[in-house]
Amino acid sequence: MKLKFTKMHGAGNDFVVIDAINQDVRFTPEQWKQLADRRFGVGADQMLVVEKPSTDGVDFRYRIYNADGGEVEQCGNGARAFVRFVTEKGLTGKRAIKVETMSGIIEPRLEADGGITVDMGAPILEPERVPFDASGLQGKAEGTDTLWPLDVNGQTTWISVVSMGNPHAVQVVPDAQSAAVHQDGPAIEHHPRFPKRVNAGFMQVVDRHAVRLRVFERGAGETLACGTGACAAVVAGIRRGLLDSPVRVTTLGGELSIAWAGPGTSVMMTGPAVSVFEGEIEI
Ligand SMILES: N[C@H](CCC[C@H](N)C(=O)O)C(=O)O
Repeated sequence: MKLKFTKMHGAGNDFVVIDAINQDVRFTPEQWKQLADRRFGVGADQMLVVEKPSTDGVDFRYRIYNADGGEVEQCGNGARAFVRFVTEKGLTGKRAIKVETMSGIIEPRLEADGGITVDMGAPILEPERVPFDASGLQGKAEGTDTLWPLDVNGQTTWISVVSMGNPHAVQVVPDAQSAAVHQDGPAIEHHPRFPKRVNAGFMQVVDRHAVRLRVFERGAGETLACGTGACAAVVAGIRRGLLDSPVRVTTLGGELSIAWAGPGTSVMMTGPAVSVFEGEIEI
């Protein structure tokens, strides 16, 4: 089929965005992987697929596929690109949009100044729901968080575990730029204590309201930014007593602003979303 798409990014985390309301989109994991391929396809970290909702009172459903072809629960930068897409395409006249994802309903909002804020819902903090297998491990309390000792390439790495609908393992590093993202990221992503694999965050605390963050993403490798990763890192930093809301998150691809008022409340994320080009591809 000839597939129409829009290439977009949120702070450098790049996407192929597809209107599946006006196109019949049913691809295999291999086809999603081909679309994401930066040589044989369009190239992207994730594919975002906009559909009619299956729930009353919701405006859209949107599905997320990683570059490895697997469908996943949530994408923070993708939620902002989704809002930019549906408003630019005239698929809605609303500025506050309720969208259904595999992990629940989120509420992105197009601000008057063109920025986009997303209510990402409340973080999931129980290890078994991340999911993370903590059996046999002796965690250590820091603030209201529990750090877990993970054996990563023969070294013990102390991590926080948080779910934003998708799983995150966050560690604090002295310097994000020199962090062992490419050596340790894959070992953490595929660690057996994460039955659904995991996104691995490397956070440098700059001050109580600013961090630098790199993320080795599940199913995509290191991306220039990870929205849910920024949310998870800020939640972990606040719980560890290292950060105060709001927090400016500087990523390789741009800045995100994350606010969180504590357990049971939503994480609010604000950041950019840019359309780069329109295209068609035979797939
Ligand atoms: N790699 C993630 C999905 C994309 C998340 C990221 N691009 C974001 O902006 O949140 C996962 O497998 O859970």
